[in-house]
Amino acid sequence: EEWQDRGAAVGIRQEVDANGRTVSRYIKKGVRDFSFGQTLGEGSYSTVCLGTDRQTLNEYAIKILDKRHIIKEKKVKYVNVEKDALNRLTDHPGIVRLYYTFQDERSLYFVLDYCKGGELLGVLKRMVTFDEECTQFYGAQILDTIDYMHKRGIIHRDLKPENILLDSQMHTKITDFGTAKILDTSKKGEDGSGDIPSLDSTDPPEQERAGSFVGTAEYVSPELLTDKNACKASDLWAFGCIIFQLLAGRPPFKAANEYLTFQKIVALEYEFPTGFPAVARDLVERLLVLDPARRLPIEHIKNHQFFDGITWGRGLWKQKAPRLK
Ligand SMILES: Nc1ncnc2c1ncn2[C@@H]1O[C@H](COP(=O)(O)OP(=O)(O)OP(=O)(O)O)[C@@H](O)[C@H]1O
Ligand SMILES: O=C(O)[C@@H]1CCC(=O)N(CCc2ccc(Cl)cc2)[C@H]1c1ccccc1Cl
Repeated sequence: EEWQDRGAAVGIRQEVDANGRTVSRYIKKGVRDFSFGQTLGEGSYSTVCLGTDRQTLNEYAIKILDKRHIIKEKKVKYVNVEKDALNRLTDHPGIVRLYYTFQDERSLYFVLDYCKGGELLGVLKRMVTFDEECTQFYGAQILDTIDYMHKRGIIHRDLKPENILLDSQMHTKITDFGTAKILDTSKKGEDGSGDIPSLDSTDPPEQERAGSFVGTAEYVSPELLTDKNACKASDLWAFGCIIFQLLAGRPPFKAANEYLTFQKIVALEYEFPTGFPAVARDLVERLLVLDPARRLPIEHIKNHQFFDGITWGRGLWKQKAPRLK
């Protein structure tokens, strides 16, 4: 009864157990359990503040969404997708962890890992370009995380340096799952791939629009522009763009406006700067392939010469991040 006095909603932490069953951990957390600090940033529908748990003094990033604004902008579906996707991705160091959600009359709250290092984009802008060692390390962490996401039936659909945050150890944490596609793992594709996103009949009409969601122009895959469907390989196209951008200091497809950028993508019109390392070039050329079925699959990417020397798995996350130079 006491927690009702605090007006705190029950914070539900959902985890998917080994059998894929969602188990709910009821933890009574509410607004009053945190002291709110500086604003870390603003999104189109959200404000992210630093929050300190009053009991444990743990620091979190708390994403606050205004209900009226979400409803007005018809983004309720995205809020649920972000929560559901994060609740399925609770067991990997490369994903921003969702600890609690709660609400009050005006807002929804997502209590997330606080990523002190900010966005990978910010670090890249300050460095202009990454050297091969740093690109290999960050590329490996991002790929390891994409592998985990895909195995849990989640396609991110908007991977880009802004959505790759860095923690206090300068390790990556991927965020922004509101536009993700959650595959219905019960309806496996005939080859068991199960990577045909399903719009089940109960989806509200806006799901159609959400289904036709297009990511950020520079990283959008050609299949999303031509036949509107994203698949797991769409995230690997974006991964190819990110590897290119870390080494070149610019994304491969960038034009004066979105339409011209899309034209370059579907025409596969991009150039490597002089001096772009040959091994990295070979990897990028096997990822920036128009036909998603012909893009290098994750296991082959891991074995590519560019990642020679990388120890895949949990060891990758215990290593010290290379000094950025
Ligand atoms: N877990 C986090 N730790 C630290 N900073 C964060 C965290 N999550 C978000 N931020 C910062 O807060 C800002 C807003 O993030 P948020 O995810 O709410 O919106 P966005 O996705 O950046 O914007 P939009 O919704 O328009 O795409 C971003 O600039 C981001 O760098
Ligand atoms: O799914 C859940 O975890 C609960 C279930 C109970 C509940 O009322 N909500 C909020 C539903 C909701 C979503 C969007 C808006 Cl704009 C308003 C309410 C959900 C919720 C609570 C806090 C934070 C996010 C969400 Cl989706």
